[in-house]
Amino acid sequence: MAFTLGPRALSAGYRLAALERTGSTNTDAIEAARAGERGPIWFVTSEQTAGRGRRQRPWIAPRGNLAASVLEVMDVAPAVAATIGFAAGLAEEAALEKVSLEAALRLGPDRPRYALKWPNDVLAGGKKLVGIGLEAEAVDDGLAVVVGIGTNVVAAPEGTPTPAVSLAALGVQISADELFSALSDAWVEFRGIWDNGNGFAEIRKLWLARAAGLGERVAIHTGTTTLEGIFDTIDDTGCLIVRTAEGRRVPVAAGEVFFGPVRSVGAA
Ligand SMILES: O=C(O)CCCC[C@@H]1SC[C@@H]2NC(=O)N[C@@H]21
Repeated sequence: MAFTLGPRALSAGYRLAALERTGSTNTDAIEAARAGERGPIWFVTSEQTAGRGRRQRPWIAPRGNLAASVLEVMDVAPAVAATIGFAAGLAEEAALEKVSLEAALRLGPDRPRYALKWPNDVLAGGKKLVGIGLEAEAVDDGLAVVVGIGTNVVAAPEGTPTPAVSLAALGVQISADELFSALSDAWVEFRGIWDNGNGFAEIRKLWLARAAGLGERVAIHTGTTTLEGIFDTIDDTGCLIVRTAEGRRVPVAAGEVFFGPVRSVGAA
């Protein structure tokens, strides 16, 4: 894969490991951390053969899609590290807006519109365009945090719980390389605002302004139960707050969100 960016093209001391093909960039990043790598460093490929999604699902990404994982060893608690995913969603959305400018002018009212779905997806027209998977592991001198971002650049998988879409299908004809260039710049900005969790209040505000389904009906499948209600907000730890029919405000730390009419748990 021709990732043309060299280390000098990345901002703020970030390095780049550009891989022709790999199993999982998240695995590459975690293994590097175990071997002493401290980051910040990107592991990037446009052909990932054993990608890992959330909830033990595979992440299917044919050649041409972007798989990018950024590793950094930090001095933060795991619960704080978990909120970095919101900064990642914002960075990806900003990168998508940048690379979609030409298509937006060409397509006018039919241009792609992006939104952030709790906890870490980016949607286009209600369909999943980007998945973000966080991993963390304690190392000698801190917590190795890996933010893995998968974008459907040329193709989207079929038969997923949330229907998926690709940039190509939306009329945005760009390469994984071009998207990574925009993403790595935007990451520096939003990672900076997040500031090891100190800036999560600002990230939360920015995220809520772009959130899909805010104030609307949601069903959240947690694996064993389904919680229904109105998507009220996210709290200062990143939990989704659901307002139930009885007026309770229930914080949800993990689960899969479905908008609109309730679906059966089996369909998740
Ligand atoms: O929505 C999800 O389930 C999260 C998907 C995360 C996929 C990305 S692609 C880059 C990185 N490498 C992986 O193996 N997973 C993440």
